[in-house]
Amino acid sequence: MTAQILDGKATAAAIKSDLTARVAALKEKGVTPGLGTILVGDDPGSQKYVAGKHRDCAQVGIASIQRELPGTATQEEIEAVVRELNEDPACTGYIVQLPLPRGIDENRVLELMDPDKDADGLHPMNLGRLVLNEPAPLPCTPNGILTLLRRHGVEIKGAEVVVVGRGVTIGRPMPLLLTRRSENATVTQCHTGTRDLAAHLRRADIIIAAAGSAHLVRAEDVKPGAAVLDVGVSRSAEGKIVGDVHPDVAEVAGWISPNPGGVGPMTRAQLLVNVVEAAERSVG
Ligand SMILES: Nc1nc2c(c(=O)[nH]1)N[C@@H](CN(C=O)c1ccc(C(=O)N[C@@H](CCC(=O)O)C(=O)O)cc1)CN2
Repeated sequence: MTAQILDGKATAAAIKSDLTARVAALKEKGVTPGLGTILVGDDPGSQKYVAGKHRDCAQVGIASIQRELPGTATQEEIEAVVRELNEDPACTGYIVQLPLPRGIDENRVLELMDPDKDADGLHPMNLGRLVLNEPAPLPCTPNGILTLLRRHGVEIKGAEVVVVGRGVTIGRPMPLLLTRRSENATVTQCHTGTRDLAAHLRRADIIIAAAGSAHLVRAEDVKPGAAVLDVGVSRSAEGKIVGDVHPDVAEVAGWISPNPGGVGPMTRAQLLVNVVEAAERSVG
């Protein structure tokens, strides 16, 4: 069997096309959504992701506000920029690009953000709202994954889903989204402490691999017909992306997300959705 492609690039393009019209409607009402980004340090991956976010903004008509600090920036210097964007009326939503350099207290920075301007859904208040099933901006990668599955007609309701990884941007929030009544999936979360990962993977209808461990998911551990989402990013010696999913999995799976071209573009599209939805809420 050759798996069907969960095409993140095309799906993100369709979402952006819809957002372009919504941004134009907002501008007619006198509201210009503005996305701010705070990038600290010179990690080439983070620089690329942030540049992509601003390219997307330009495509749909969202204004861009970019703040960059050197890798030597102190906690206080980063927090000063957070306070500045909290106060800036042109910035209707913003993100702090993660990870922050070693030695910076990431949680303290996130907590300082105005939760109403949190475009990533990673402020503790918004994660709490998600736990309590209250309206909140949803974390971009998990929500992007759900949108990708839905738009390709993959059944989520009742599915056995295995999430591999427990990081703050994907692994932690992903089960919260999947177990809402609207999704009704059954979730197993695996991590470095999981004793027999293969045994869990073999039972899964949907695998979400977000461990950052190259080729962790192998063809022999995937149930025929399963949907497999590759979120992991490791780099080869030549700097090319190597995902968490071995290429042979495409021979067994029913659906597979390419990497690049799968979940990454959906993360960026979902960020724009959060910015536009917040601006729409502000005009009622
Ligand atoms: N504040 C946040 N930080 C981070 C998040 C996040 O959601 N919020 N997620 C990741 C990185 N990320 C978003 O910031 C991200 C990752 C990947 C892509 C993307 O478009 N990838 C392309 C490939 C790009 C390449 O060639 O390197 C793809 O998959 O096709 C966008 C955003 C960690 N930090």
